[in-house]
This record gives sequence, C-alpha cells and structure tokens, in this order.
Amino acid sequence: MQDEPEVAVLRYGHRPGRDDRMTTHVGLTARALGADRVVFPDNAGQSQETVEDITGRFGGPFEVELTDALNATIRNWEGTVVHLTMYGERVQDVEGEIREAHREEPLLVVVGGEKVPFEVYEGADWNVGVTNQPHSEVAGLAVFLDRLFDGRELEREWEDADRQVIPMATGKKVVDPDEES
Ligand SMILES: C[S@@+](CC[C@H](N)C(=O)[O-])C[C@H]1O[C@@H](n2cnc3c(N)ncnc32)[C@H](O)[C@@H]1O
Repeated sequence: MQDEPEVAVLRYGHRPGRDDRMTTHVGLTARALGADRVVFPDNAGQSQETVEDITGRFGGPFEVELTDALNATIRNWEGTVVHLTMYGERVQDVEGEIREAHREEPLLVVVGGEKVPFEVYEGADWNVGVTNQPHSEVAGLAVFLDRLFDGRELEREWEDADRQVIPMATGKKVVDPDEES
C-alpha cells in the first residue's frame, strides 16, 4: 500500500485450464486486499489479462507480471519472503514479527498450487500456516494479508477507476467516480 514497503505476491505454479480460475483469484485477492503487485508463472497469461482488466476498470495502482524464473524471484528477493503452507508456523504466532519486518523492507508472499518443492520452504524467511488444515491459496492469502495490514487494507482508496461500487444495504449501485465528483 502507499507509503509502505512493497508487498508482492508470487503464485508458484500454474496448470493452464485447471488452475485458471484459482490463479486469477490469487491476483484479484492480492489486489483487493492491499498487495502492490502479483507475479504469475509465464503460462498464466490469461489470468494476467483478467486481473489487468479488473484493475483498469476498478482502479489501482496494481501491477501484474509474468516470470519464467519462479525460484530466482524468491532467491533474489531483496526483503522478506513468507511462504504460505498448511505445514508452517501458526500465523497468529508469527504475524507480529512479520509486520515488524515489513515496516523495514519489501515482503514477498508465496502461494502454491500443486506440490511446492522443498527449496521454497528453505528459501522462505517464514513458512506460515493459516490454520494447519488444508484449504486454498486464495483463503490463505486473504487471511494473511488482513493480518499483515491489520485491517488497514479495507480503507484503501483506488486511483484511476472507471467504476466505483457504492455500498448499500440492498441493491447494486455502480458509478463513474469522475461523474460523481
Ligand atoms: C491446494 S493447496 C496445496 C496444499 C499443500 N500441501 C500445502 O503445502 O499447503 C495450494 C496452496 O494453498 C495454500 N494453502 C493451503 N492450505 C493452507 C494453509 N492452511 N495455510 C496457508 N496456506 C495454505 C498454500 O500456499 C498451498 O501451496
């Protein structure tokens, strides 16, 4: 988020067809819940297009990148690396230390798809479990980002949006923010 060290999310692995929706949702969740950037494997171009399209309509800033070098992205990260896994330390036990680290330097959050190789576990500063139960990369990422930002991400303002949802108890209202102001 603005005025804070960067938070990037790395989607580690993507099976075209089977993972399209999940990978897209990793990107949309990263964007909506305060990350600055998502990095997808280079075979996830379709998900990149979708997330960029949403950013174009609902605002940013938010970047989507593709890489053919997942391991190097982790290895060369200049900052803290958190890998979300059901086998990791409990998020409630380590969130304070991770928040402190993020005050000082950029944070890379790695989420898997199919089996994640052991070098990712070794390359991470923290392996973190959002519960130690199996669930999904989207759910794990959402809870982790909310813990990291302590709810501040819910107040985020969006720039250059064509559409803005007006919250209401019942019904749907979407406006062009330029016309509203
Ligand atoms: C289908 S799961 C694979 C489960 C895998 N055995 C693991 O290590 O968590 C895909 C991804 O969801 C995320 N995930 C699943 N359960 C999680 C949990 N309890 N805590 C944190 N992340 C989780 C991890 O990033 C994982 O790579």
